[in-house]
Amino acid sequence: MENAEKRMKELTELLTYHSHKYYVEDSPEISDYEYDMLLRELKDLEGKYPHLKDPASPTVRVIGSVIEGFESVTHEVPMLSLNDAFSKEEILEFDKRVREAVPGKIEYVTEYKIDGLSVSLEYENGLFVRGSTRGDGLVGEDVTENLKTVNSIPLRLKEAVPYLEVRGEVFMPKATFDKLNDEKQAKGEPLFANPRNAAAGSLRQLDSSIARERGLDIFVFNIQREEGLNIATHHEGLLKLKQLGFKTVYQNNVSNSIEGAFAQVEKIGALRDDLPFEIDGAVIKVNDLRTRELLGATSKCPRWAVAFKFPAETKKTKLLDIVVQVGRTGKITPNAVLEPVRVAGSVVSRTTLHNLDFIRERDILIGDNVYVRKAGDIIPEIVGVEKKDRTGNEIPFEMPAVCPECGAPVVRVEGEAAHKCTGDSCPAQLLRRLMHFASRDAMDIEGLGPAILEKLLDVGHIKSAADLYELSKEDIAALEKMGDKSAENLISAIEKSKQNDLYRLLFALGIQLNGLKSSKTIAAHFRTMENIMEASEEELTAIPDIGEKTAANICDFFSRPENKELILRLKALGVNQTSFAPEPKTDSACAGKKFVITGKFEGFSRGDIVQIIEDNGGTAAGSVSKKTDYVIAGEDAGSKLAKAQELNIPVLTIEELLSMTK
Ligand SMILES: NC(=O)c1ccc[n+]([C@@H]2O[C@H](COP(=O)([O-])OP(=O)(O)OC[C@H]3O[C@@H](n4cnc5c(N)ncnc54)[C@H](O)[C@@H]3O)[C@@H](O)[C@H]2O)c1
Ligand SMILES: [Zn+2]
Repeated sequence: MENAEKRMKELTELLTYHSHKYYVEDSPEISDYEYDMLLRELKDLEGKYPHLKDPASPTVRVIGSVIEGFESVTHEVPMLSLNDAFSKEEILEFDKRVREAVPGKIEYVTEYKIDGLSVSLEYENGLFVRGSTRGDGLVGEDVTENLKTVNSIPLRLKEAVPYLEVRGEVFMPKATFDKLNDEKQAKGEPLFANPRNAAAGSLRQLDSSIARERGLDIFVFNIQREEGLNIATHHEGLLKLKQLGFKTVYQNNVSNSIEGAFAQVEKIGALRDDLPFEIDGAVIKVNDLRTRELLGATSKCPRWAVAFKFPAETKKTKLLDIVVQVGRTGKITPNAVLEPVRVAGSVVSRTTLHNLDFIRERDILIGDNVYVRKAGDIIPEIVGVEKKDRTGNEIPFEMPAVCPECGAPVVRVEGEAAHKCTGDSCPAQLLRRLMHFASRDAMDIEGLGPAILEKLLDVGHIKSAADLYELSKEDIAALEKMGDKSAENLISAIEKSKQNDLYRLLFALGIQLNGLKSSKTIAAHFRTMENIMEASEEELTAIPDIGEKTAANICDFFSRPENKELILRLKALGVNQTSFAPEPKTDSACAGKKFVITGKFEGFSRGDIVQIIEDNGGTAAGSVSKKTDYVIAGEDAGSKLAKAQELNIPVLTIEELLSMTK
């Protein structure tokens, strides 16, 4: 039970985190299926331990949010979510619940469950007056202006109905989505995970001209409130909406039994791939509106509808070829060229195969039929081979003996799975090195994406990172598709990067194993590039968290004349080579000492104490060893304290630590 409580807390936290990613940032990290399974687990636990249920649990509340910048709209009729089902049994249970509550004849309507985002549209005397997002179901965002850019939303109805509020799903058609992501890719911008996120991201733009460009569409699926229509069934309502000028989710089916409704669900499932828009399931709804009223709703979902959700997709396709790509550090990565196939929202035609071992272990041959899935709905991967389909014409992949880009020999790095190009001036390596150099965590040169770098390399303007700082506005403006304004912006972004902290430059050099974190630590410690270049392996490994391999790579990098020259040129061109991090104090009694923290401290978090130690030139480690100089012990100190006593290491209180810093 203690475990159940812990797991419930954990699930609530996880669900809250992923909801934020999904609804607020429009960039999910896990698949919807995975999300639904977590929610399901929480629901089950709440069923078993009702007294542990949080009144604001994600299972009872429609989750969503309102972002700043839009007016909020209170929904007179709450915009609820739907109960979901993942099997036929669950659909039958839904039917049983309905029949128990309302005896007599029940009719069902089955519809596509459009994978977009829910909006409400309000009309007064036939005129579109307001449109809003669902938000948390009770309060949403006023996105009227953006909705006006959706061509299939009528601004004036065919009849001047006194009052009408309808609900629909705004979505981005598959083809529009593919085009948008292609454009984003060409510009080197991050891609949308799927059409739903693209639609949500587009509709929630404060600048409605962006929404206009995005080619959004809508299916209307419900009448929320009306005056003057006099409608008895859902089916009738959809027909009326169609007459009034709406694009509806109407599929012209009414079933007398749940079996009939489920047959429609299966029909929709079979159509799924061929539809020009994404659906994530099918919705079964009670047709009669009076019956709906009798059934009512929970705080989260109506009792008169259920959504059958389709499982995460795995698709079979043909592996046409395996081609290799040369990375920034010369690493040669085999990539699968696939017969294009649509998986979980986007067309996949390439996936990485990582290295030769990966291919051999899975026994993947060129010409095989393979199964493709998207990890977390985002990154495509090959999950298996259909060996039954083999014809005998499949061929094994071999690593090329020489680099396809520069012709230098390819070698397998000892002790690693990777193959590498040995050519120092390999153009493929150069492009990727420069992409890394300009990237956000490195020199952060906005606008210097792969497309422009490639052009600059093509015309021979740049051969190294230093050349970037000698480009003129004219050089850039002369490139194909570059205007004066963008050239100017790029030049000022390059200029701005000269003022970066030293750690960015160190990271931008792309020394293997030297990540962002170690770059920060090394830069803060050595203060100038000159010092780093002169540092020995011993001096580098003496810094906490810098491993031997990283240190060796750094020394090796700076021992090469071409790299020394690059640094000197960058310096001459005005690129900053000093650290802006606060200087560690060396006159404090903490300087150079190793500390271990254990227990709880009133008024100080662990992070606070680490900061105090580091600001005073000491370091904090996780476990007690002979090398530890002091252990700082608070309340409830455990095994670390015992270990310190065993090793005769001085134990300090927080007050004693503070007095050492004076
Ligand atoms: N991947 C993640 O990290 C993550 C995080 C949070 C939520 N999610 C996903 O979001 C969804 C939960 O959101 P939800 O509460 O909106 O539930 P839902 O998407 O499962 O179902 C309700 C929605 O379906 C829509 N819908 C589409 N066609 C419809 C039709 N014909 N009739 C009625 N409604 C129709 C409505 O807009 C309604 O809001 C789940 O699919 C979940 O997996 C994913
Ligand atoms: Zn090469």
